[in-house]
Amino acid sequence: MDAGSSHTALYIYEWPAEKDNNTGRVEQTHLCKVKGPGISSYASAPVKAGESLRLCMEEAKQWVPGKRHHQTPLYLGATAGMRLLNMANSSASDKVFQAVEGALQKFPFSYQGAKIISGQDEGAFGWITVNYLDERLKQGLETRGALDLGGASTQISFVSDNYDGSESPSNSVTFRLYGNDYNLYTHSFLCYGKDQSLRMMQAHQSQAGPATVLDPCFHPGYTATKNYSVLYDSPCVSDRKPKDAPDTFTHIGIGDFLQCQAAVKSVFNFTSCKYSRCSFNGVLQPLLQGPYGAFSAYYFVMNFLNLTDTSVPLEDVKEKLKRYCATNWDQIMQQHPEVKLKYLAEYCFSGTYILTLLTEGYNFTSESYSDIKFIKKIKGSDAGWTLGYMLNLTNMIPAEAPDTPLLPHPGYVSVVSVIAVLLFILFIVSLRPLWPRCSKQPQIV
Ligand SMILES: O=c1[nH]cnc2c1ncn2[C@@H]1O[C@H](COP(=O)(O)OP(=O)(O)O)[C@@H](O)[C@H]1O
Ligand SMILES: [Ca+2]
Repeated sequence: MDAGSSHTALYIYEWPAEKDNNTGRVEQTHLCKVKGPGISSYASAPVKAGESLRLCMEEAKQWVPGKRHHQTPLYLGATAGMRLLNMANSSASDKVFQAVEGALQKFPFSYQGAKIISGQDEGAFGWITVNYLDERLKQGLETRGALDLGGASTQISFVSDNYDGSESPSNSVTFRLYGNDYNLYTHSFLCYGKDQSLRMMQAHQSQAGPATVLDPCFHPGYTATKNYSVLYDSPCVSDRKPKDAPDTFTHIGIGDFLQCQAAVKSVFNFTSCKYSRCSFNGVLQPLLQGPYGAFSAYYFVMNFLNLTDTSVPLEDVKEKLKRYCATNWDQIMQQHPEVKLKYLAEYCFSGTYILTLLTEGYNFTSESYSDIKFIKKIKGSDAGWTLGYMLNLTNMIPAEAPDTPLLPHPGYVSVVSVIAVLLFILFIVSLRPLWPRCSKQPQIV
């Protein structure tokens, strides 16, 4: 289970158990989205966090064959929402885990625990998932970098030649998989998921605590009354809370892409870098290299905006987004009556955030932008950290390359059968001296 900051999802994976680990491919057979918000939102009513998972767990009982329930390991990993709750209020986060644990243990699966996974693991396992599903690991091919955008944190992971990891060991993960060594660069930016970065931007815009906030990242005609205490209720912004602010402010959209870009840029710090090169906030980042897969909110947002085609020049992408942001809010709502208003109101911001993060933050250029592929699934399985996490915990990826059989399985069976038949014939022939002699001997006259 992926307990994200905005929601929890249960993934069911299946693989042929009888076959050797190395030949059976793992596939996602089912996804259940838990109703309601992420578990970190239940800090003041932890029992409800456990209850919220029940329906999906019942569904899992239907999907996994009854005789396999007890053998099926169940893991829950929580990401940045719980990292933030744990920072703000560790006893509340413990209570949420107790409730989740209590709920999950009531089911007949082999419960293996619920925990917060580190940002490094989140990045590294996302990278493993993408490259496992592409079959790049087994074949020792060039790997694909992984870009994951969540609500509360975002991850970048890739292999870069000339990167040895010694400059910043916390950004380095090494693996030996199928006989190949990988030295992976990975970083997770806490607070730089799209929901928390929106808060940081709005906190920046409203530092003096005004009664109205004019927001270039929201459509013209958009107005809403928002609460200062809700906006600042997160460790990502809590230290910036204005002292004499009123309780609420009126949030007014003006839909100006260029100003929005400038406002988004204000959440990144480019001033200092003690390494050979940095992305932002003084974090090491080696030279970008190879193709990338961008998933999770990268995909949701760019897919909604019809901007997943990265062969379109970056300047044209920005031009399209500029027009979208300038579109009146009424018109946007009319065009997309089926989309949740919260998502709909934020796509202009989210698209701008994604382009700014990729180009200003990670240093993708007009050329290297086309190395990015926005993806949701690979061969039927969702791109995300869960598959890699599960493969690791169940030791599904061997460190060494499997002994390659000289013949594929059917060929092997045929050869063994032919040899068996020949041996049998040889055996019969060897018994010939014992065969009964013919009674009628030719007469010698
Ligand atoms: O259909 C969608 N449209 C836009 N955004 C979406 C959609 N579905 C999920 N998201 C967003 O994707 C992000 C998923 O983040 P997640 O809950 O995994 O947080 P985390 O990885 O930071 O813990 C959230 O910002 C959520 O709002
Ligand atoms: Ca996530």
